[in-house]
Amino acid sequence: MSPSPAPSAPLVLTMGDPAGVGGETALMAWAARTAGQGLPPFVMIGDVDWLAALSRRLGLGPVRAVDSLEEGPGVFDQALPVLVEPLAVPAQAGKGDPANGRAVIAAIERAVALVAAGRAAGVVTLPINKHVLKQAGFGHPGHTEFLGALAARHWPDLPAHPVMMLACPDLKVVPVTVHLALREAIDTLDEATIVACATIVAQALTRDFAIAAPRLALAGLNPHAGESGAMGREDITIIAPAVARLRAGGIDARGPLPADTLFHAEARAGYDVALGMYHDQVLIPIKTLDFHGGVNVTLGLPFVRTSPDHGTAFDIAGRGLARPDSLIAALRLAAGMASRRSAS
Ligand SMILES: NC(=O)C1=CN([C@@H]2O[C@H](COP(=O)(O)OP(=O)(O)OC[C@H]3O[C@@H](n4cnc5c(N)ncnc54)[C@H](O)[C@@H]3O)[C@@H](O)[C@H]2O)C=CC1
Ligand SMILES: NCC(=O)COP(=O)(O)O
Repeated sequence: MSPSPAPSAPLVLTMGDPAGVGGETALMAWAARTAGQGLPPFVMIGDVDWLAALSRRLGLGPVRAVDSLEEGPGVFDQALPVLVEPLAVPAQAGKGDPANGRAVIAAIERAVALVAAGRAAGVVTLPINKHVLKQAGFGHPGHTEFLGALAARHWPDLPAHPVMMLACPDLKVVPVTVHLALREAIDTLDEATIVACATIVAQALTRDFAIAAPRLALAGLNPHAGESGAMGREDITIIAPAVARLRAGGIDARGPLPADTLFHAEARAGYDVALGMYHDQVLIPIKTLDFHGGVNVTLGLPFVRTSPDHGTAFDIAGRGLARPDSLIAALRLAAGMASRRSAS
């Protein structure tokens, strides 16, 4: 096990794709730290020259290089503290460059090493561009899977089963399969995968969200949850047995429920989290309901990780148009989860 972070340990924020909106949202979030946002101190890992130039151009606040994470909280009042991870080539807003992939990945690796050493309270990641990183040779489809691999590296004795959850004040959702082509997601789906995912979700809602007996709603895979087998049999052969196993294990799970009627207000009142069988089944409802308030949280890791729910937004990057709300919510949630864990 790694040491518990000191109560004063800052959050560490990874740079994400420097061609995306991550940098400007970080600067805006830092600027909002005194505006009643109750933001915890955070230290960014990134290229200080890139951030300083971006900040000057958009009229945002100062940035300052720090030599260690521990210097960060002392600097945070005056400037955005930055642990330097140099870019290979200058970042061009809106134009991702695989040449910077190594630095983007290194920032994530360093953040996890800091949290594993007990020096950071949690990891908050800015968006990466999956296509650009794939071109750079990155072997993982997204953070979620990469963080699972890094957890296994730093905590070899602990099981790491990363589970993606997106949360906003009115809804929490989990895709059982994550970054897979739809055809592959359906082929991959089985009872054991659903049970393992839902068990982690139930434990995490109790540990991190103070929900003593979480109510899980599991969406069916097919239209109308298969309409008793008339529109596909996976709901009968895979999802219903998984729900039965979860219930036998003491988890308050229901389903398979038709996905099309799972997200209106009255339906949402009946559960604490909705599990969908594939990415878009549950990410579309939450991003439609609250794009700017949504936070991506990875459950099932031995450390806290959150992220804004949005991506690199190359179409608006570098113009000061991006809203920092989701990042601010991610920073707040990470700090809350970290202090709850250190108190328990
Ligand atoms: N955690 C992560 O690293 C994530 C990375 N991505 C990646 O980002 C890339 C682009 O993904 P897209 O599907 O285009 O989604 P996106 O979230 O980047 O953009 C979708 C739309 O929302 C707008 N938008 C996004 N963030 C905004 C903000 N903070 N304020 C105002 N408007 C905002 C964009 O301008 C665009 O019109 C992809 O490579 C994707 O894989 C997507 C989601 C999360
Ligand atoms: N659509 C959410 C998303 O792609 C985020 O993925 P990750 O990089 O946090 O694994």
